[in-house]
Amino acid sequence: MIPIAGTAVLTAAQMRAAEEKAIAAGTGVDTLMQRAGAGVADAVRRLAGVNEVLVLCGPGNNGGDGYVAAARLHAAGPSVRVAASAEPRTPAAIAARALWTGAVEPLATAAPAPVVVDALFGTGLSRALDTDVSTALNRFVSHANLAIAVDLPSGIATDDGALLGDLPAFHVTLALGAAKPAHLLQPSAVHCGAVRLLPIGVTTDSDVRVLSRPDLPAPAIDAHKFTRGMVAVIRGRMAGAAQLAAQAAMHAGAGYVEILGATIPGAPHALVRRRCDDSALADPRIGAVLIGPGLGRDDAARALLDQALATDRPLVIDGDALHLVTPERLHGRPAETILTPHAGEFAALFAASDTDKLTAARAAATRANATIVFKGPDTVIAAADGRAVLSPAASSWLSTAGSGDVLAGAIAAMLAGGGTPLDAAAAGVWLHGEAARRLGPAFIADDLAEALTGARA
Ligand SMILES: NC(=O)C1=CN([C@@H]2O[C@H](COP(=O)(O)OP(=O)(O)OC[C@H]3O[C@@H](n4cnc5c(N)ncnc54)[C@H](OP(=O)(O)O)[C@@H]3O)[C@@H](O)[C@H]2O)[C@@H](O)CC1
Ligand SMILES: [K+]
Repeated sequence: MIPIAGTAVLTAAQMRAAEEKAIAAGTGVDTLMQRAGAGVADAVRRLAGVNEVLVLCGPGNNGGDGYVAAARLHAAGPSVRVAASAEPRTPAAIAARALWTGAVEPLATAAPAPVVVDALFGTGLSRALDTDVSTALNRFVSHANLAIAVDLPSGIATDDGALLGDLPAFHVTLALGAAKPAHLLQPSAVHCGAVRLLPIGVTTDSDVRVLSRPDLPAPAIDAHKFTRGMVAVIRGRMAGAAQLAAQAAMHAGAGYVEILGATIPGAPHALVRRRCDDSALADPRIGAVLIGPGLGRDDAARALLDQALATDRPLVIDGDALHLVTPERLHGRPAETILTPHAGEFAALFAASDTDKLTAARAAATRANATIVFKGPDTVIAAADGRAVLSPAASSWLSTAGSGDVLAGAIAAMLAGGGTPLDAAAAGVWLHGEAARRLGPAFIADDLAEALTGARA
């Protein structure tokens, strides 16, 4: 049972392909199911202690995992009961069912237990849950002190995170072999609770991974302020937003941060002020230009955006600027571009899409030839080459004014510090979430910017 941070994220089809590769290489599906069931039993035993466990088994291989786990739990000591929604249908699940020598109770009438293990449906869910199944599932979970889902909570669509039924929320989800998009995307992620990975010896390759703590070493012994990263923040109509982003860049570790345009009283002495003109933007020492926080959407804002797009420096585009730019204008840029839209800005920039957030972000990144940070409770970071990083939900207290400005500043600092735009964006998202976690409830964006220093520690 290991954390999912940094691990590969596989769709249902990719997981099946990985399983088939393992089978072709000589590891049978029964062996994989034994590994999965043993891992589940071990995790449940550790989490459940001496409490009675009720294992719910479905007709497919997810149910097969449940029977294996129940048999192993029984052998290890805890009191275990099994309830099933249907007879097992796959050969592996039928073989696993034979391992369980106790009674199999009907789902509708089984009594609840303090610990419930949901092995009804996993990656093979193909349609909405029947009402009697979802009613029973809700009844068991509401009576349990601990609800554990095997692979996925039953009723969740593996690839897009949609809810195919009225689902309860689980405390723990044990992802088998690899994390799936539904463990990270909303609305499903919130139903998974804490997600832990149970490796089952299947090789899992993917262009998509889970966000993890970035490697952010202290500056080299011979570092100076410009080698640590220089960030230029373009000030627009609302100076406070640009200043907040600039302060975030400083606290995230940039060595030199300048604001292009006037500062406002109270700006840190370390924040350098410069006129915003072409020569300032052509400074070869600049590692990242940031435009958007508090920019406005008037003609003056458009003129500033034109200047920013013309620079050959790496560029972060946030906030108002996302309403003024088009994906096509970014294509010919001579340097990297990172866009940081929330859902509204994403829709304005790329038009509404009915695909899931991961697919939409990847398509947008390719279309704009840029790295996209599609923000929200399930932030998706996508690069133009198809790679993507999924962020587990960060603090909901990040829903505060200026939070996005701080994130943009943190990402600009990471971009200026070197590394690929995907890694820089991921590092910024991680720092932002970690700063929020450290602050606890009801912080303001100014606190968040300062807390980036501690988050780096
Ligand atoms: N990948 C790996 O490496 C390994 C995977 N393993 C495990 O296998 C799981 C995937 O197994 P799986 O493919 O058998 O699918 P699963 O989720 O058990 O359900 C399919 C069954 O449910 C049925 N059904 C579907 N929706 C329904 C609904 N709404 N209401 C009612 N019925 C519904 C569906 O019927 P059908 O759609 O065919 O009519 C079919 O009979 C995976 O999550 C993991 O736990 C490990 O054992 C080993 C290694
Ligand atoms: K399940």
